[in-house]
Amino acid sequence: MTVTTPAERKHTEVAVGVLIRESDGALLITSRPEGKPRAGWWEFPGGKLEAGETVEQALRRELQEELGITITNCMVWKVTEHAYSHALVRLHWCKVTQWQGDFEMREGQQMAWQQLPLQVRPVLEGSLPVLQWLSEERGLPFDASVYAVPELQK
Ligand SMILES: Nc1nc2c([nH]c(=O)n2[C@H]2C[C@H](O)[C@@H](COP(=O)(O)OP(=O)(O)OP(=O)(O)O)O2)c(=O)[nH]1
Repeated sequence: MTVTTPAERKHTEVAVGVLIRESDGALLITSRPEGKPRAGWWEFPGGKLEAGETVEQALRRELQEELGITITNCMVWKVTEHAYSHALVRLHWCKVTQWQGDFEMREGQQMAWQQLPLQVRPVLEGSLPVLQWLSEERGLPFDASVYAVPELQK
């Protein structure tokens, strides 16, 4: 029998976009479409890297596929990891301040421009460190407990 320890699980590389609206600094948050793990939960838009793609290329493709926009400015910002029961993910966070096109929710998801702390719930646990950094950058307090998820929803 082969036993796989957590250290041996392969990471899934994910490119994630923190879209920041110029006029008021609001953040774009989207809900996860039906059919994905944690459908209906809120996240920053993005998705998995395909073979041979850079983070920027993957994010550009994902945001075109999911939201119908073309990003024109993207800065790789932080890298985090999170272990879910369905996957061990490595999240490559990019700040995006410029894009072209109108938003179209092409996967039936919802979108919301939000200030911190976010008002939408539940939020993916893997995104909480980024909410903390964004809060710190803005001189706002961060309280992870406001995002705590009831046991039934995990
Ligand atoms: N997009 C996104 N993914 C996140 C965030 N936080 C977080 O932990 N994740 C995790 C959840 C998933 O395990 C993984 C993203 O995978 P996904 O299934 O959404 O990617 P995808 O759109 O390429 O999906 P698919 O090809 O399998 O349909 O990253 C976040 O803020 N945004």
